[in-house]
Amino acid sequence: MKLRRIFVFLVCISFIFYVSYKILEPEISGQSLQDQGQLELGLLSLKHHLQSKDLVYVQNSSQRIKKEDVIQELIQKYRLDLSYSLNQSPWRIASNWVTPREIIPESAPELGGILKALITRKIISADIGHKGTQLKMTLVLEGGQKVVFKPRRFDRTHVIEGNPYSGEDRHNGEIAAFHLSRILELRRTPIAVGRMIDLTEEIKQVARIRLLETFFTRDENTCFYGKCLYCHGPETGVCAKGSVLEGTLVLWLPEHYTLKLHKHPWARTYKEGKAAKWETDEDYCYKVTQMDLFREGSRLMDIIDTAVFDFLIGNADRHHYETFEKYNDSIIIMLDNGKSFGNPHMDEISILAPLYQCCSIRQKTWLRLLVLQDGILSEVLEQTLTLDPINNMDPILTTLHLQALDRRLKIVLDYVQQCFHKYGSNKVLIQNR
Ligand SMILES: Nc1ncnc2c1ncn2[C@@H]1O[C@H](COP(=O)(O)OP(=O)(O)OP(=O)(O)O)[C@@H](O)[C@H]1O
Ligand SMILES: [Mn+2]
Repeated sequence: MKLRRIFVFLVCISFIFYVSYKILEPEISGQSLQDQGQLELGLLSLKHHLQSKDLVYVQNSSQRIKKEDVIQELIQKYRLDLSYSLNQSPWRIASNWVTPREIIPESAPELGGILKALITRKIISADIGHKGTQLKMTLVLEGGQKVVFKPRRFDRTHVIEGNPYSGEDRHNGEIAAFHLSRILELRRTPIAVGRMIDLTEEIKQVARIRLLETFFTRDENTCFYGKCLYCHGPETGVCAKGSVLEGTLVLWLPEHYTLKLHKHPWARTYKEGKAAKWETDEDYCYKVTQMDLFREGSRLMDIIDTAVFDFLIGNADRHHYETFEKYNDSIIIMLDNGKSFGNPHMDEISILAPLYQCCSIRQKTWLRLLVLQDGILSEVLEQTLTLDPINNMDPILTTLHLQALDRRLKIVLDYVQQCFHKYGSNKVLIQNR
């Protein structure tokens, strides 16, 4: 009888402790986040990640981690080995990599070999681009792999003025976006790499008539204007230097993964003077969360990840998004990043609306951003890009664009911090979606 009373007493005490902890938890965790210093927390989370099976981390968690070590560790992780030899078809490896939640796996040493194949394999057919407003070609490489070719339209230093979705595609942006998505550990962007193509030798020989018809010559340079919504003739065409044109190849996703198109809940109206609902409604995010697609599951968190990604690259043009049709838990495929890195002087804050209106972010994404702050992101991305074949002719991102990335990353973290102040970090950081 006495034992039973002690037992009941202990249960009551534990319950009281548990309830008080739950009530105080937002304050406790909010406090510690600020106190620890964000950079250190980020670096620690990286160390934790890198040594997740290693108890050393737990014992040494108070020791300072050097920024330079983190940079080196990350550069090592994302380095590409173009001479990596593959023991099966590069196209099969890449196709087998795709799952409903990622396009390439976390550890992908074969990526270098796949990029090498993209750069060197013979082009066996060339056609006008698939759908869309922008000039591009669809190519098939030896071994039957379909790829998109997005041509170079601007010098790297060209600044796109006007509204945040202006201008033709930036092919270099596709490459930078692909590697950024790796470094952010999102891996939702199709594989992309730069390639110099001789239009006369490699394209005209194998082009379908409807593409060939759009070729012309200007100042002794070979040019073409293709077919697309904004392709109107030679005035909208693109010219090679002589016959060699720089561009980006984007690997086509496996055909059995059919894509489904969705309207983006934070789409712009694209009409001067006409605001979208999300621009005027304070409760917009709440309304989105009441919709079946966003109430539970990964979709809303994927929208927020994508908003962070798009803000970093300066892409304000994600009016629609695509998912893998057969999978309810599909990622939002970060497809079509051509409208990026247009203006390094401008930070288009409205791209972050899903983040600051919902005041939520995946904890995993946030930890990753912490690791990359304080100049680490630009340094790791710059180093990773040096392995792309078109980088040595002209760096894929200018210093101004690299600086813009670090500046924007800080802005994202500031918004998250403001949300912590309002709601407490445990409400803002989402772990299981
Ligand atoms: N790598 C790929 N794998 C599979 N499908 C793709 C790939 N790239 C593009 N597509 C398909 O082709 C469509 C058009 O491509 P993309 O969006 O790059 O062209 P765009 O001219 O920039 O289009 P928009 O003008 O709508 O922005 C995409 O919506 C997608 O359905
Ligand atoms: Mn586009």
